[in-house]
Amino acid sequence: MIEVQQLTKRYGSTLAVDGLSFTVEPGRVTGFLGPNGAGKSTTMRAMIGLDRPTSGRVLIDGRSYTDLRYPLREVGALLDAKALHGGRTARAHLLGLARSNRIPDRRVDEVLNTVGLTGAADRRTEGFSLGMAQRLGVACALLGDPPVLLLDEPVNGLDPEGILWIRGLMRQLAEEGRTVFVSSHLMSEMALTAEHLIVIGRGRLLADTSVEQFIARNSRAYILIRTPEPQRMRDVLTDAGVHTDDGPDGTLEAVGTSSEKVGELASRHGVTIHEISPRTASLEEAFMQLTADAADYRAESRSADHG
Ligand SMILES: Nc1ncnc2c1ncn2[C@@H]1O[C@H](COP(=O)(O)OP(=O)(O)OP(=O)(O)O)[C@@H](O)[C@H]1O
Repeated sequence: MIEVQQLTKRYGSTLAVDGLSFTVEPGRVTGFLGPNGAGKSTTMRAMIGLDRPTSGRVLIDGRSYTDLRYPLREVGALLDAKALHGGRTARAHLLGLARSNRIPDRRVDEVLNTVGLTGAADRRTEGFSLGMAQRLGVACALLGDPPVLLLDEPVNGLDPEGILWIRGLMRQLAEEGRTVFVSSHLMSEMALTAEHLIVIGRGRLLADTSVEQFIARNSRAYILIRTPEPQRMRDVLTDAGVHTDDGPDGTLEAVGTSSEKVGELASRHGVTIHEISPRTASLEEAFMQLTADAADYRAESRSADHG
């Protein structure tokens, strides 16, 4: 379990994280979402002692990271995949980490196999693609067989097969009872992987909810109607007890009905129709809506800083 308690981090005049509190439970994948600059990386760095909080704290299974004797055996983290020593081979890199954390050497081959890098184990990491570096980063995180995993944008740089692989791996790690905390700035990606969501904006908590609840609350289904007679169509629908909203470009959006019913009503009343199609507002749109204020504020304050 990870407990973030009133975490605040200030860099000079920038308040990167602002009194953030939430808990990440074991046994499920928790997605950590927020627009660029929301404070996700800062929060994750604070979790593993790379950033000292200005105030507040983070506990990993009840203890502060700096109190952990063999940290890699407690928390595995993939934060910046490109932060590798280029001169070393993948195997040497993992062996160094294993030995300093009293992890048996045989784990190195196990994790190389898990991430699909056995064939590249003796190559120097400076020649690694971003996708390979990402896989090596995951191998480092898994090395100590830790109960808690932190992954910052793990999908970055992976090809479609790699993306499917990492989604499956995260789910498997959660099923094994581990705490899996993964950041992304894409809601659509998290909807496919995570069970629970923590959403932040401007360093503050915006939502702490199950993915299911987020979808139920935010996915709006409606029938899009394009007609040269919108007012007549609206009256026909209203008389039939169907609620309509105005859509973009003079379209109508009928809620709580079906394409068939809209089509039949239009036909019965002789309304000309150019299009009737069922639509669902995307989760990405819902996420943008939720974080819009935070994103706007950043854009404004940045341009203000620059004069
Ligand atoms: N080392 C640093 N020094 C100064 N400011 C920093 C530093 N690290 C982060 N910041 C600032 O803190 C804020 C939060 O950044 P952070 O990288 O945590 O956000 P993020 O949600 O991870 O964003 P992204 O999705 O772009 O990675 C930003 O305004 C950023 O410019």
